[in-house]
Amino acid sequence: MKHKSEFLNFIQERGHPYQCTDAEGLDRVLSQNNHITAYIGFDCTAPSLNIGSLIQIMMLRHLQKFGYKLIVLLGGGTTKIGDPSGKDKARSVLPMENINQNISLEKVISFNDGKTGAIVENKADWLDSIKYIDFLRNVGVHFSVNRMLSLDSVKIRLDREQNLSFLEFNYMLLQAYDFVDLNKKHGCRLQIGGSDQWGNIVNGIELGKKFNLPELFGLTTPLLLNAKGKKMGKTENGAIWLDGSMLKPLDYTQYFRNVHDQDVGRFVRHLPICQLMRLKN
Ligand SMILES: N[C@@H](Cc1ccc(O)cc1)C(=O)O
Repeated sequence: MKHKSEFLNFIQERGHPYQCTDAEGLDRVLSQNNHITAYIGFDCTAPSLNIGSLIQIMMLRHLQKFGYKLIVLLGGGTTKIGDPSGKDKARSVLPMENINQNISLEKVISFNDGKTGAIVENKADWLDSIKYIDFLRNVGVHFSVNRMLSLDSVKIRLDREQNLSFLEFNYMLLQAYDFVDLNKKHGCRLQIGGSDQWGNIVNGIELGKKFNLPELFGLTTPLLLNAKGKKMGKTENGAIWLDGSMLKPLDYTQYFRNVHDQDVGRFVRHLPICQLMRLKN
């Protein structure tokens, strides 16, 4: 389908979009309104992002090149909870010292080209000062546990009879509230994320409706799997980090040189060669 918005046509040619909450509506907004602000959130679970986040980062970069505004949210608060999405087993709670160190993640995603700098938000502040009862009354009241139980992030654990702590169960409310908050503060209308973020993003959009915000949109990118169906970026030697101090540049390029022939076409389409270079190094 040909869109009115050049941005959507551009990312579609590269096969970037996986799901969109309302493609027609987003097309309309993007083609009419050049000031749309989009955001992507990263949890600070490690000192660097890995190539699993590369398509989303590239989407942001494309948005920026098309003149839209970006917010990169470092989920200082959400990291303290831990996103169960796509995780089939409970993870241990990350110590605060690690989270604080990881927040310097900023160094990996610097989009400042002097003209359209991204806003980098660290949301630890609002989540830290949140009052439990107020939050339950204002936000929790809009969430149906029945529906929450049907979402993939929860179902995957229940189906496998794996523990899902009440801490993790709350995660989706916090990410949903982030979207609402970013709309109120910065007029943000679009959230981008990996395909495993669909439930969290849709929750934010639904919450926006309860707060009578203008329509919010979500756009997810596909998870890059190799021909064997394994997640890209996981090797026997560990993750493929984007930060050059965590993985030598040579090892990074070798990883791409060594991908299986069957994967090359898809990877080149998703990750044009010039983009394979690290964003900042
Ligand atoms: N849940 C996202 C990170 C995120 C955090 C806060 C947000 O508001 C949005 C996204 C992830 O794990 O990838």
